[in-house]
Amino acid sequence: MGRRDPSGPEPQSGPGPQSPEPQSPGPPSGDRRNSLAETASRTAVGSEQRVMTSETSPPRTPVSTAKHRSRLRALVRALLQRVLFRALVVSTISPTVRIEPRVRGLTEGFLVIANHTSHLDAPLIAQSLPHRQARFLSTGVAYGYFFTASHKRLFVRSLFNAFPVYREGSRGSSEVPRALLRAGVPVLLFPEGGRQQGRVIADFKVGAVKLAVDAGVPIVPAAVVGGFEAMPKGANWPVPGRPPVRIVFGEPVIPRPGESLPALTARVQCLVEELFDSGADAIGVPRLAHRHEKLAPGEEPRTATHAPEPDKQTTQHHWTTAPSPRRHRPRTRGRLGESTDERMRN
Ligand SMILES: CCCCCCCCCCCCCCCC(=O)OC[C@@H](O)COP(=O)(O)O
Repeated sequence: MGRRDPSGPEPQSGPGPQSPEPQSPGPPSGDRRNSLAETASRTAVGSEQRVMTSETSPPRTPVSTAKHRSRLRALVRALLQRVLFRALVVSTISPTVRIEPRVRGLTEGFLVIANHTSHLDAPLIAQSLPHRQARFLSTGVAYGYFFTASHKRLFVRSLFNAFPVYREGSRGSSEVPRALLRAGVPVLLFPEGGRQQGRVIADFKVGAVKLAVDAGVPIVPAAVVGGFEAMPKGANWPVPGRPPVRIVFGEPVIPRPGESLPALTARVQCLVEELFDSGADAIGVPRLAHRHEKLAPGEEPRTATHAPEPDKQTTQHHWTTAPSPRRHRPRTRGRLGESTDERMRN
């Protein structure tokens, strides 16, 4: 797929987020690419390998992750994304966050996979992750939508460390995220291929999961709940009333022995759906209209109707202290001040 090895030598604008870029083919170290991931990768022959499918053919330029790993850019991005843009976000919506503890322990590359209903999703996910995990987070963004106009391209690159995704299926789509993950850079992808309109989650494409498996990095399932109600496709601004939006990060996932890409993709989708419904319960909005039952033979069926309620080891926080309108703030578990809550720490 690659024109050259994406992990090969390239200009260094800074030492990567966790470790230097490897100078030889393959992942940074053998122990980071776990054998289960290799097994899952090998079982994926013939399966769909696209992340989002292209508006146009990608420009054929050499893969470089240097800008994505730049510490200077990360500093500027943190100011833009977590200070300025966050102020805008919390003035228009009421976000709350739940993060499973092991997410905070991630020190190498990982892949966040989330549902997608709104342009709020990417900024909310980036702003909700702890700074350590969000610092170099790089988001896959639709080329035809955000990369063809220079001002949009500058915007998504500056705020989201974005790389283009070609949704019509291009051989070039996977090269950058694969190189990023192998360099230890966290990546955010929306494997549905576009925003959904309603309380639904479309079938995840396996390409995103394949990237994580190939790179030997964990997958962090995530759900953004309330995004559709707050700012659906077609809207350029959130609806009035600071509607609630909840961002939920689940425990990191790695492939099981012998697990195929479709099976792992289905498992991740089920996890995202469970997170969605648990988040919906938490903020008092409807659950998904329907859920997928795509577990492959031999996979463990779900035993719960939704993800477990937050416990004392789960980190929660509200972004703001300012009260928002009552009509959009039903009383929920885990409010600020309870043992499971805390303010956002950076
Ligand atoms: C508080 C007010 C915030 C106002 C606007 C925020 C705009 C942030 C834009 C960030 C966009 C990042 C998108 C990442 C994923 C992506 O590129 O998904 C594709 C869709 O999106 C567009 O395709 P479609 O849903 O098919 O129309």
